[in-house]
Amino acid sequence: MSDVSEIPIREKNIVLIGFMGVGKTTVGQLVAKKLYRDFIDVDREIEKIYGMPITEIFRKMGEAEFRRMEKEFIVNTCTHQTLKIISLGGGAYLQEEVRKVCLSKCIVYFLDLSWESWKERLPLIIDSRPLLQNKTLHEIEDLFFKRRKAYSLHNSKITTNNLDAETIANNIVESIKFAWDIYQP
Ligand SMILES: Nc1ncnc2c1ncn2[C@@H]1O[C@H](COP(=O)(O)OP(=O)(O)OP(=O)(O)O)[C@@H](O)[C@H]1O
Ligand SMILES: O=C(O)C1=C[C@@H](O)[C@@H](O)[C@H](O)C1
Ligand SMILES: [Mg+2]
Repeated sequence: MSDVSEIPIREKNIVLIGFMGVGKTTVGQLVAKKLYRDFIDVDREIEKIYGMPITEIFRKMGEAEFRRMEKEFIVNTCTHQTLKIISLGGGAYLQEEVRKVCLSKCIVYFLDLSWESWKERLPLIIDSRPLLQNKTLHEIEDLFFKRRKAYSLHNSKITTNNLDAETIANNIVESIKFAWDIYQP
C-alpha cells in the first residue's frame, strides 16, 4: 500500500471526532452514503478484530490494550487509505499520535453538542460505553469538558444541537463540497 501524504483534498479521508454519543457513527454512515464512499467505524472494526463487544474488550483486556489497538488501527487506516469516511471512538482523539495522523492526512470534523443536549443521550448509550459506567453525572460532565481541549484541534466544527442526523450529514456534505471547490476547483 502506498503512502498518501501528498493526497489531493478531494481524495482525503473525512474523519469525525467528538464525545461519546454525539453521533459520529450515525452521521458518518449517512455522510458515506451521500458521498458514495466506504464507511469505517473504528469501534466496530476493533470489535471485529477481537471478536467481542467493546465492553468485553475493556473487561477482559483492559482499557490500555483497547487504546493500543485503536491507535494502531487509526494510524494504519489514515496512512494507507483514501476516500473513506471514518468515525472514531470518542476517546481515540485524546492520543497525540491519532490527532497527528488525522490532521496531517485527513479532513477532521468535530461534532459538537451542548452538555444540556448531551445529557438526554446518556440513557441511550450507557450500557455500551464502559467509561460512562460507575461514574456520577458530575464525573461524566468533568470528562465531557476536559476532552474539549483535544477536540478543539480540528479542521471544521459542526454544531449539532437540536438537529437530526440527516440534517447534520447534509451540513457536512455541503461544507466539504464548499472546501473542495475552494481548494481544488
Ligand atoms: N442527531 C441526533 N439526534 C438524536 N439522536 C441521535 C443523533 N445522532 C445520534 N443519535 C443517537 O445517539 C446515540 C449515540 O449515537 P452514535 O452511536 O452515533 O454516537 P457516537 O458519537 O458514534 O458515540 P461513540 O463515541 O461512543 O462511538 C444513538 O442512540 C443514536 O441513535
Ligand atoms: O470515549 C471513549 O473513551 C470511548 C468511546 C467509545 O466510542 C468506545 O471507543 C469506547 O467505549 C471508549
Ligand atoms: Mg461511534
